[in-house]
Amino acid sequence: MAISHESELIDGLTEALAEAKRKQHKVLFSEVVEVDNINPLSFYRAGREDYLGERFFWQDPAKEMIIAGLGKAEKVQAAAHRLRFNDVEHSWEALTGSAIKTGILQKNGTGPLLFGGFSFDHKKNGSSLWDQFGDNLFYIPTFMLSIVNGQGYLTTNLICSPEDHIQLFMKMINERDTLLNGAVISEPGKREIMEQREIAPEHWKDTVATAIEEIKKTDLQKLVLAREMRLVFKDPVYSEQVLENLSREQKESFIFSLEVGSDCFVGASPERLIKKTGSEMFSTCLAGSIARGKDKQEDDMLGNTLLHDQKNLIEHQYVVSMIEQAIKSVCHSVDIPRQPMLMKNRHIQHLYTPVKGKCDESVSIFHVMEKLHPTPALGGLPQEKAVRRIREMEQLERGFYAGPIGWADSYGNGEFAVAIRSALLQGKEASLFAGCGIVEDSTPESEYIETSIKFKPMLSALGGMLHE
Ligand SMILES: C=C(O[C@@H]1C=C(C(=O)O)C=C[C@H]1O)C(=O)O
Ligand SMILES: [Mg+2]
Repeated sequence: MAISHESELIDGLTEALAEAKRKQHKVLFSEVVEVDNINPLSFYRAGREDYLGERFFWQDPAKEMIIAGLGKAEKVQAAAHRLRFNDVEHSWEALTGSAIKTGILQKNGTGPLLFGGFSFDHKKNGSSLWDQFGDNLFYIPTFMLSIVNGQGYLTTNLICSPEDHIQLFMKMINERDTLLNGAVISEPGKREIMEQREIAPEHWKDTVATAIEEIKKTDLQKLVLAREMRLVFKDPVYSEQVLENLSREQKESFIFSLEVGSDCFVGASPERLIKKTGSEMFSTCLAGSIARGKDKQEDDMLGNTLLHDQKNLIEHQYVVSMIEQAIKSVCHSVDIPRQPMLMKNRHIQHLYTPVKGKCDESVSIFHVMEKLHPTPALGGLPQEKAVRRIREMEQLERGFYAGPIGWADSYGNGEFAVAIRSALLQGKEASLFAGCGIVEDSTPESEYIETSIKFKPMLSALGGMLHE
């Protein structure tokens, strides 16, 4: 299946090459065509042989946007400092400002697109677990399949340098056709777990007790503390298999993966940080948790308990106040319900307040992210103090866990989730992360149980043991 309109493609590429030569600078070329009947996970899987270590996947809960990216036309990475959101945005603007685009234009989530994430804390250093990721990392994929409200689009992105020649790119276009014609990829065998281990649970409970004392005695109001679980498998884990399981089991969540070399960060987060479509903006306040019931009656009872539980309502309200303030500072109108509702996921239920706003189209999603991250759902309150105390007290290396992960297109649209319910896959090993909001009325034991529930989505997708 040769899908490209050859002449349009060649014209566009020729223009991009000429522009690169004229400017003596690289120029991004991007072509978008409509495609039908390509399953995004099959596309992702088909890229295993040739693009392993440079793939990503994204799916929102409503499946309005599913994106699978293969290969790396370009990488964007900012230095680890306070201005990292701004720096990524500027690199992105420099690339898209001079980009040459052909085919279908102006379609949300197609054409030049940046996918990646930011670590939780740019000041935390010395992380060996996450060294392949750095502080932040974004790809502009070479080949990308976007399913936008059910319609498929294939984007091809290429960076043209002044010294490049058109032949170089025609070879890649042939590779794309091979990929679309269905590279045959072997199915991985059944996963066997050799070891499942919680990291220092007793020490973590002691840290929670210390945090509770500090909250009682100082101006610290909320602190989110996370812990880690490690799995060891008989054979290396394939991210496509994990994505398939997550996609089947966590229908209410954002499913994502980001491969970097031999590592892959993967997860199913129920929490949107920010979505921007034109002048519409959306965010989510999610904090306060309880288990699902065995049957409808118990489930309703637990949900009702959560809706009226003072400890959880306070934990939630901190998040609402902060997000409301941040969104109001960039929007001219904001809509936030006064009472939280329930969000029910397969293994857990949460207090949930959706946030909607209207903003100028020109508002940058990176700017809003900088205002929001980290919300008190993942950091605490007051924000700066909480992040510092997490840096000092937590044993694990959060890396990209609890940071923003998602995409931004060249038209100013994008969506980022908070990368929770996630795991870092490293060959035959996986590190899982789960945290919870500590407030004055927390107890170490109940927070321990809450984090145990939060491991379940990833444990289930990885074939681990779900302790009841
Ligand atoms: C920190 C996590 O989840 C966050 C903490 C919650 C809580 O403490 O109630 C609920 C949702 C998330 O905002 C996690 O899943 O790791
Ligand atoms: Mg909680």
